[in-house]
Amino acid sequence: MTALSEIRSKKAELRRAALARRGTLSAEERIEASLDLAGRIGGLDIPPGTAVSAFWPIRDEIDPRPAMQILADRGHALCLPAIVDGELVFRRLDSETQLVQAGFGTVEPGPSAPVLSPEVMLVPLAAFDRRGHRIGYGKGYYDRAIAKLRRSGDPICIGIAFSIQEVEEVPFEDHDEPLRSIVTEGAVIHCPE
Ligand SMILES: Nc1nc2c(c(=O)[nH]1)N(C=O)[C@@H](CNc1ccc(C(=O)N[C@@H](CCC(=O)O)C(=O)O)cc1)CN2
Ligand SMILES: Nc1ncnc2c1ncn2[C@@H]1O[C@H](COP(=O)(O)OP(=O)(O)OP(=O)(O)O)[C@@H](O)[C@H]1O
Repeated sequence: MTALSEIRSKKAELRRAALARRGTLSAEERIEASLDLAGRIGGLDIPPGTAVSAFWPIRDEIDPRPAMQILADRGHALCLPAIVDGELVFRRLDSETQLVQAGFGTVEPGPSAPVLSPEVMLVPLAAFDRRGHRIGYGKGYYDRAIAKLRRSGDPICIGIAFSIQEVEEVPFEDHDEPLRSIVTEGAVIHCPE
């Protein structure tokens, strides 16, 4: 096996195992955790007035919506990812936004929603480690979107997940975009720069 294919298969195995652990949580545990997560996100020092990207949960992901409500109540503009020509763009989410079905069971704001550049990103993930390295669903959408936003700014990337998704070490590749912090139902983890 080459070094690269070894990293790939290690990531695939960590992804599979973390998603399987996530799948053992009951609906009640997921709701409780999502409310605790919201409390922790509400306690972060998010710069006032910044646009924040979040995500609309699929499968058994942690539900960021209680946290999103807190941020919206504080005046943050919210946006959600939409896939356009194989890339993520972030479209505004407010009470008027029409959500449309997208691939992979996701929904996204339709094309009439304005595009925003998030300054703070709540990033979904399958597995994470304490250094801020993450594994997503393996398509590289977030890594590419974060890399693009970094060319014109310095987005604050906050991974959000259940604590059960933590692993000892995520193998790191050059294209992986590290997180500044990770928030779970149980902790705020500050990652080394
Ligand atoms: N809630 C949520 N929304 C999100 C993400 C996420 O992780 N969570 N994304 C994070 O990136 C983006 C969507 N990511 C995707 C990741 C993989 C595939 C994918 O594997 N598609 C397969 C079909 C798989 C299936 O339907 O089971 C394919 O294209 O062949 C599609 C979208 C944007 N929205
Ligand atoms: N900045 C980038 N430019 C070009 N290709 C990239 C970039 N980032 C990731 N990729 C490609 O995306 C693919 C998936 O990468 P990886 O396995 O790290 O995804 P992931 O972290 O699970 O996904 P995501 O970032 O969507 O959550 C890889 O083949 C990688 O080469």
